[in-house]
Amino acid sequence: MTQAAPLVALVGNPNAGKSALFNALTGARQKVGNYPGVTVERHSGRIALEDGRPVELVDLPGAYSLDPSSPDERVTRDVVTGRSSFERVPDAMVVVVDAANLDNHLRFALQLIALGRPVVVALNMVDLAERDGLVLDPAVLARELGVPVVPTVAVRKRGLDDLRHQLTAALGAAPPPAPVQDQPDEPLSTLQRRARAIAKAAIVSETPARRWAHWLDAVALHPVVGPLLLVSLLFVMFQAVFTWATVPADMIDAGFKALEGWIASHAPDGFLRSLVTDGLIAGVGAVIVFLPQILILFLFILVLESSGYMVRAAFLMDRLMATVGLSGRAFIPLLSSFACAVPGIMATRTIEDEKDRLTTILIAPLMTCSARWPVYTLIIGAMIPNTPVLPFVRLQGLVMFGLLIIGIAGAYVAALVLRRTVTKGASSGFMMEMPKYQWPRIQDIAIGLWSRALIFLKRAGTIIAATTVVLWLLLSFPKPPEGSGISPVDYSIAGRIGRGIEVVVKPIGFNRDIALALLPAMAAREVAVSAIGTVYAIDNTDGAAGQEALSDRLRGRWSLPTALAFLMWFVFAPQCISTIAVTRRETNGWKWPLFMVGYLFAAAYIMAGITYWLAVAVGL
Ligand SMILES: Nc1nc2c(ncn2[C@@H]2O[C@H](COP(=O)(O)OP(=O)(O)OP(=O)(O)O)[C@@H](O)[C@H]2O)c(=O)[nH]1
Ligand SMILES: [Mg+2]
Repeated sequence: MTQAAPLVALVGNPNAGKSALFNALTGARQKVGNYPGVTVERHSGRIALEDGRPVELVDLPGAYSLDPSSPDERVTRDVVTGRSSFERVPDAMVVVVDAANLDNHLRFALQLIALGRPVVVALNMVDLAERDGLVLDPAVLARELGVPVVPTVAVRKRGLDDLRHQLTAALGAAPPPAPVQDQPDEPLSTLQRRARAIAKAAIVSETPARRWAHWLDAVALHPVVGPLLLVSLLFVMFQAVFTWATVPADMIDAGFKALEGWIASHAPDGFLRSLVTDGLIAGVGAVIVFLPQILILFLFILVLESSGYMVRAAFLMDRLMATVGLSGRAFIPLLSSFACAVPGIMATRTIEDEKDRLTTILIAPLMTCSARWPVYTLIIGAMIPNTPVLPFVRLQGLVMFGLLIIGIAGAYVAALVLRRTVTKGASSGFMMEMPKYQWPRIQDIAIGLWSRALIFLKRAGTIIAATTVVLWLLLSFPKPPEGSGISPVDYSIAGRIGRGIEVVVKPIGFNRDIALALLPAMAAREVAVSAIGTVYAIDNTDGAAGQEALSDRLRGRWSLPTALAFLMWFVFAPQCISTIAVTRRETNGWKWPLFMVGYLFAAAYIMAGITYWLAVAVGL
């Protein structure tokens, strides 16, 4: 019987550098196959030990632990625990860890060492660790782990001879391969604690910057402090949006008023003047006033993103998302949906599991996108008094924050229900690598803000301007007969359509103005604001009120329960043609976009109704 060459497996977390090490060791002598039954590639190759003996090296898929959450991880688990019917039990393992990310990678390494097979640890990427200001002592690591540790730089082929030397020694002492016993499971938290302690003990020197990063992570990722910090950051963001934006917003508003006044005094009264002042300027102006607020919102998002905090926030949310059967991968698309659901839905392509992905797409419109801001701000600014509630906390900001939370809670409930019904399936876990903390670069932030401003202004200049003009036409014609005393809006085509819609939305407390605004708002949510602006500009029968701000007119006409119901409607209603279109494209058909529109409208109707009746009942 010919003795087969010993089998050595390269194991470790994803991105530890296993494949780089495999390539460095085997060169061109590799074979690529497939593990049977799964689409996981099997890379193997021959290498020679120090004494010339050949061994077969196999590059296993990266895994985070011995609890598999994907077919890749299952292959790795089965091979190293001797459960694979296809692969022999490895005679030895080279456990590859990333030196710059040691505490995370040691967790899996500890599990692998506990299996009791001969192990050599490749402390890889020491070049990157040193660049980051971290020097580790391999000897201390070896003592703590109880196995040889070899520093390597796979991409520069450094440490390979040493690795071969240790492997030869490990294989020489190897007992004959035996099926590996299942270990009593050590809880993840204990493993994590041990990994962290060992990683800490191995540090020779660390720059203050790295120590800072570690300290920051200890706070930002703390199970109690972390979520509190996240909520506080979001809260400050909302308060800032309200307080900082008032001055520039007032200036923009004054600019449009001046323009309107100038046209009114220079152009002859008539069709064209009304189109420009009541239609275009009233409508588009009502939306552009929100540019400062949207830019402040994006300023916060960009800073949090480029500082490296966002992925930490995603990590915190991961646990929460797992409770509704979503993977942590869903967090980034959902987070982008706070700016706009369209890029958010496109970003779901990184989610491999189809059911996970579909659920994420279906709940993405519930994240408070920037198009809702003008609507929220207008209604809140007009109807909610800005009384201080706590030091630094005012009622308006609090209500805004509440709406955002309701959207998230709605998405949470929706995901919970969807995952148990239409998108039923097993959920897959996910872990993320933390990027470095860094100071955001001013240029990057400036460019980011500039491009958002352009997108917003372009929307205002195209979709919003067009729907506003169409609405103006529908609102202006036909004209009521002279001296009939009928309001021109009621007499117009739009007024008649509005009455039809009003029948449907009256039970949830909506008035005629809202009914009129809902139809054009299907194109884009913020059109609701310009639509209301246009309605009031045309309906302005007593000329004296012409210069009155939109918010003052709202205060006169809307009851508080109606305003609250309207806000609630906007949390849920799927009023955005672009989102529906991108959902159709990403799900290859009309089934899911129609489902999404249906369930969101139903939710909007029910939630707005409940809000209205509750508000009336408590006497608001
Ligand atoms: N600077 C540096 N880069 C490295 C080193 N080792 C690997 N890399 C790089 O790190 C990245 C990930 O390496 P891979 O070899 O693909 O990692 P892997 O462990 O095979 O990852 P999975 O197959 O996803 O589990 C690649 O871009 C490598 O070029 C190293 O020692 N130093
Ligand atoms: Mg690889």
